[in-house]
Amino acid sequence: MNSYQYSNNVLHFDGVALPTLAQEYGTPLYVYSETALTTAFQSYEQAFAANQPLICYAVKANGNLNVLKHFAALGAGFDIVSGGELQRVLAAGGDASKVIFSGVGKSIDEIQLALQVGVKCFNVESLPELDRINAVAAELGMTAPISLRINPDVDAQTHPYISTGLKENKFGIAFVDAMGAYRHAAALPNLRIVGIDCHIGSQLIDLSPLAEALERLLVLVDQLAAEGIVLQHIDIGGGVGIVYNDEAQPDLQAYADTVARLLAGRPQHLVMEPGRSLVGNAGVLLTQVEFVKVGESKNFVIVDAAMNDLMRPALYQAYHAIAEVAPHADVPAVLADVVGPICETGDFLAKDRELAVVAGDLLAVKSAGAYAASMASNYNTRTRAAEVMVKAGAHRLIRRRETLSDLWKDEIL
Ligand SMILES: Cc1ncc(COP(=O)(O)O)c(C=O)c1O
Ligand SMILES: N[C@@H](CCCC[NH3+])C(=O)O
Repeated sequence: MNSYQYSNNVLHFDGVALPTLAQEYGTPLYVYSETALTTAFQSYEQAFAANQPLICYAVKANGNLNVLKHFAALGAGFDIVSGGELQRVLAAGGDASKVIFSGVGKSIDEIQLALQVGVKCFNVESLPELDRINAVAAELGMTAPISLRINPDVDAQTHPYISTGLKENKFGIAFVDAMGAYRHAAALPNLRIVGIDCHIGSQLIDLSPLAEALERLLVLVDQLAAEGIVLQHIDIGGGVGIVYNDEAQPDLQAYADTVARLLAGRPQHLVMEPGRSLVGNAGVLLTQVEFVKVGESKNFVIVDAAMNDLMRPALYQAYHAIAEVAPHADVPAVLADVVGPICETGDFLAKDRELAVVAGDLLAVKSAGAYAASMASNYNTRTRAAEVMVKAGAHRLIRRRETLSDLWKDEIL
């Protein structure tokens, strides 16, 4: 779905003129399209219709309560990685029984909370974690539903910082140790084995490593069945990559067909944990040009958004497309880096872009629905930007801009 449209030379997002939002709420500003959220969720439902999966939206991609509430209303479950994310899901009206709890370092408090509210399962990433969950469950007089996250040692061919399924990554239980770990779990009285899980990385464009990882999981599923451990679900991990620039659009239907073929005839229910592809291209970061600075060897478009609002370029050298909101016919284009006001050389949103802008112009940094607001910080004592939801020409504020007093209210003078 293309949510962008120029009308009267002004960029509209899901039918809303972006300058209207800048005027009403200020910049920087995250803007999300509810229509695009719905479309992305439904494209998973449609592609995987044969398997009727539980789609557990990965909260880390964008945890705004309104985004969570919207996905909950569409029938989503949630993939969480902290007690905080669990509380968010509950605050948004999400159903705990559709929550899976991932992450390598679950604390005792987090496990207690998850058990008390009745999550669907813990995706366990190590033997000591199995022991901890068993002990916490025993103390509460409960049985914890668990699934083991297997590290299949498959190269996801993505940025090394967002690859998770290689031997050298901290995630999951090594494939060779998996059967031993399941036997260990089966012997613990306060655990109930319900599933298997893997997640090999994020922003995958070539989907063949996902199929390879699933094939490896199925070997284990069969070995477990032979030992009398029959799993209820198979969790295939995160979603497909999105188009930021000139990547080929990953073929979701082809991936779904492969999954359906591999799972055919098996009794297990399909679970998945997509994040980025449900929200990434449903969001933009709207920012205003402060100055155009002509440097000795480089030009800089200095904007009011910075790496604290969108960390991906600084952290992964990630590319985000940038559009002029109201293009000028009479301003010459310059080749420039788009940078923020933060005191770091790494504070850039884009490198070497052709832009025809003057101070006061608005720019829309695209693909900012995922891992943007959720990774924001207060570095340089910058307040977190507001968030707005748009839908078919209407808009509503879903998070106020943080105030300075919010920033130091917990500091003790
Ligand atoms: C365990 C787990 N599940 C789900 C996701 C979401 O992945 P994506 O945003 O690529 O769909 C991640 C992030 O990589 C993850 O680590
Ligand atoms: N934050 C990353 C994705 C992290 C995936 C979590 N395991 C990004 O922006 O691409």
